[in-house]
Parts: sequence; C-alpha cells; structure tokens
Amino acid sequence: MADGPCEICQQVTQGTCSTCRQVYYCSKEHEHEHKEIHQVSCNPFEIGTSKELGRYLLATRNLKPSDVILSETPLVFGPKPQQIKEGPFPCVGCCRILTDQTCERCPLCLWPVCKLDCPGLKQPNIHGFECTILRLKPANTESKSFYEYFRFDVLIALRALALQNSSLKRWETMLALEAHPEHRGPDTDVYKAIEEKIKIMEDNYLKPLRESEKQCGESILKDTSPHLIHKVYGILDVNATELTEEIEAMVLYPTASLLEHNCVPNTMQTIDEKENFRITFRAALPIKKGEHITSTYTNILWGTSARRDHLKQTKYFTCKCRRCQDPTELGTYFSALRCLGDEENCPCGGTQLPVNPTEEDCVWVCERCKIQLPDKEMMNFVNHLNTEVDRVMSRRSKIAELEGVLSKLLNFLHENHYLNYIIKHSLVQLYGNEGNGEISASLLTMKLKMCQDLIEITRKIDPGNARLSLYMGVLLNEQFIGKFKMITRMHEKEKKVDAGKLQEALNILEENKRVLKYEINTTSGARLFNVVCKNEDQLKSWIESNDLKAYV
Ligand SMILES: C[S@@+](CC[C@H](N)C(=O)[O-])C[C@H]1O[C@@H](n2cnc3c(N)ncnc32)[C@H](O)[C@@H]1O
Repeated sequence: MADGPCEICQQVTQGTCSTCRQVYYCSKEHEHEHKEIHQVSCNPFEIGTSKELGRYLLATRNLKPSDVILSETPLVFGPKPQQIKEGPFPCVGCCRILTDQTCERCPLCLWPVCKLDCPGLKQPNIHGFECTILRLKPANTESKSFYEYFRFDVLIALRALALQNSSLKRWETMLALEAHPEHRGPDTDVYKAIEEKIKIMEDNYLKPLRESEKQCGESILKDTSPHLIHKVYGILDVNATELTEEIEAMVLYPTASLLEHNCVPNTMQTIDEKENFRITFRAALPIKKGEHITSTYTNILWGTSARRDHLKQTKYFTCKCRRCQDPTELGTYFSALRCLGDEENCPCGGTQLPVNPTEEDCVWVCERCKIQLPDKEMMNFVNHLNTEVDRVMSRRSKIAELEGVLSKLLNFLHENHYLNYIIKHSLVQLYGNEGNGEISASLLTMKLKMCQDLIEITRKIDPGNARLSLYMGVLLNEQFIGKFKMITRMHEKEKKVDAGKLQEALNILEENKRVLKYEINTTSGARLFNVVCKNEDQLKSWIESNDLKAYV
C-alpha cells in the first residue's frame, strides 16, 4: 500500500492495521485507540501455519452466512498457462473467447484482440507491459501457424515476471506462494512442458528483449532465469483461480491463494469482471471464531476418488475432509456402486462402498454380501461409464437417449451416484419441455420426485450453496414449474386450490432468489434469476386473476 493518513491524527504514514493492512495508523497507540470502531470492518481472519497445510486462514470472530471475509484485486490476470492447439483463443486484452482468426489485432504487437479499444490493452498489468516485449518478434515467425506463433500460454508468465519491475511488494507476495517444486522435478511431465514454454519464451521474446535492453541501456525484466520461470508456473498451477464463462483466464490473488481446500467449503466466491476481476469471499455457512476458512479447488460434483486424484495431481495433497473420509459422502452415496459380484458370486443387490476412501488403493466392500473389489478395478469401470456420460452430455441429447443411458447406469451405480446426478439434472429440465410441452400427470410426478431427490443431495454436499448455487437454482426452478403446473391443473379440473401447495410454490421462489443472490453478476446466473422473477410474476398474476389472494 502507498502512504495514507492515520485514522486518528491524519498524519501521512506507511503504517497500517496489523490485521487487514487496509487502514493507516501512524503508531500502535493510534491503532489501539481506533480498535473498537475499526473491528467492525477489519478483516475477520488471521493467517495460521501448520506443517500439513502450510499457511491457511482462520476466523478471528464468529461469522454468519453472507458476511464478507475478504475482497481483493488480482496480482496477475492472463490467458491460461495450457497451450492452445486449436479452437477458440483469448483476446490478449480481456481474455474474452474469440473464434475468428481474422479478428482485430493490437495495433502495436499485432496479437489478436476482441476490439481495438479493449480496456486491457493499455493496462500495464495486463497487456500494456507485455506488448512492448511481444513487439520484438523474431524475423522468421511468419512461417508459423496461428497457434504456433500465438503462444497464449506464455503470456501469463510474462505478466507475472513483470511484477518484479512494477511492484516489489506484490512480486514478493507472489514469490511467497506455494509452488511445490518437490513435485515438479526434471523427471515429471509438467517440468518437460514448462521447459518447452521456456524455450518459446527465450527464442521469441527474452533473447530479443536482452538485445533491446543492451541497445537502450535499460533493464526491462531483471530476472528471467529458467529456475524462476519454473517457480512462476508452479505458483500459477497451485494457486490461480480459473475463469471459464465467456472469459477463459487464470487469475492469481494474494490472500485468497491462502485459503485451504475443503470438499464442503464454508465460503462462496464472486468475481466482478467490471471491477478488475475483484474477488470477494463471503461466509456460506456459519463460521465460528478459530475455525479454518475454506474454499474448494476441485469439482464438488465429482465423487471422492475423482476429487482425490484431481487434487493429488494438480495440488499435490490428499484431502482428509469429513466428506472425503466418509464412505457414504455425508449420506449421499454419491460414489456408491451397486454390488458387482465377482467370479464366484453373483451381484447381490447390495451397495458397494470404499472402506478408506482417502487411500489410493482402498478396497470396496459390498455392505450386504461383503465381497471385496480393488479401487483400481472400480475406478476403471466408473471411468468407462463416465466416458459414455460425457459423450451424451456433450451434445444436445433428447429425453429418450438420456433415459437410455440412465437405465444402463442404474444397473451398476447407486441411484444417487454422481454420474446419475448429472443425467437426472438434465432430464428434469427436459421433462415438460420436449415436444408440445404438455407433460402427463405421471411424468410430472416423476419430474417432481427427481427434483426433490437431487435437491436433497445438493443440500448435503453443498449445504451453504457455496459452489452449486446455479445447479440448485435450476432444480428449484424446475420444482417450482412442476408444482405450479399441478396447482393450475387441479384448479382447472376441480375448481379448488390447496393453500399449502400454493404457499410451498411461493416459498420455492423465495428460496431460489436467496440461492441466486450472488450469481446475478454471471451471465447464466442473471438469466436464471430473470426466469425466477418472471415465474413469480406469473404465479402472482394467476393468483390475482383467479381471486385467490385469500389463500396466501
Ligand atoms: C493454494 S495453496 C494454499 C496456501 C498454501 N498453504 C501456502 O502456504 O501458500 C494450496 C496448497 O496448500 C496446501 N493445502 C491446501 N488445502 C489443503 C488441505 N485440505 N490438506 C492438505 N494440504 C492443503 C497444499 O500444499 C496445496 O498445494
């Protein structure tokens, strides 16, 4: 932080609040004097350290859902560090996804942009600085293909390296983040992939940069050693947050990077694109003073084995949270299989669960007949089914096709298995929307039962709507549509209304508005929120036009 006026005496000082570092105090005495007023807005966390976790955040006061925990702008923002070989590519100004290779170009370095006045082009921490380096392209590059020439995956490393010149404090903050070099040594694939990026950077940009530095006698980037570039990519891989909707980018935050992982996170995050990708973490669940504040680094709609492998491969640890340790995943049976039997025994109809799910080679035991199968065998089988699910989900499959896959999956997987969850989540949106939109009474009952089952699972794996608010929003919306349809049908047929059911429908709408409250800044969140509001208008005008106000 630059200098600022002390909250008590207004004397300009560099001293800041020892907890949040956001407010200025010229002395410990003045910090103490202001404590009672400032503690209301001061960061509600401190940084702890442990051998197992490294640094982590813990609450310094009790927090209730929606309380803001931290809000900050990025250290580094840029295209993802994975090489793009075909398909969509990012604008170098804002990382918005582009598909047309004949798009506009930055007038100075000629890299692809969404529009000539893209705001990121001039910002020094986005394209502004790197543009001076990209302009120094070597002569023979014209012969290369689009994706060979435009190596978007090296831009974020250049932007990170630029911090050493623009802000020493931010540079040091970044270098203090975990990079896990012990897991990224010369014999690993990730090391080899980064060596290739280093070669590209060296040949295309760093060599010409050093020539240019020699000519002008000015140092533009101080340290560009391969060792440092490996560390930068390690920091990005372990800590950065991925943006995926319309904008494909990686964003590295200074304090948010310290949040520890939990598969049942107690915080939710929002990222505000309009405010320089500011990230805000709020409590999703009540957090008691002294409790760890957690986020999630993986997809909580995956089963334990898939989450465990993903975390191990990308973040280099094994999660031991309560969901990971519980074979039933909080009573959801989200990874459970039906008994598969073995060479000697036929499937008995029981449920097969992992005994120690956090262990890589754990055994799976049938609760009923006790036959055991190794983890590897179970996972190969689930991966095989997963490929089939990915295939139907990647295209606009119709009800019949999804139901076909679901009925096959139900032979092998528990009805609540995460692959079944994905298929059912699509089905509930299609029931009543395919064909002429008229839904039979039996299908309507089935749709509502499926919605209720999925809502219950979602509440268990994400009790604070920390990550699944959009999934939950869709389910509540479909549940509302189904219930409203039942109410209107009953009214048309029997000229009567069940007041309890009417109130239930209104409650679902209210709950959905709460669930989607922090999603409205995203395109899909805003769209769904609008649908919920329109449904509410429709229900209210139906109540009014049928003179049913007395029922609610
Ligand atoms: C994004 S960083 C978090 C900050 C890091 N602890 C530090 O000191 O810089 C992610 C790393 O923290 C550690 N970590 C985070 N959550 C963990 C957990 N639940 N169990 C074990 N290690 C964890 C792992 O080393 C992981 O690679």
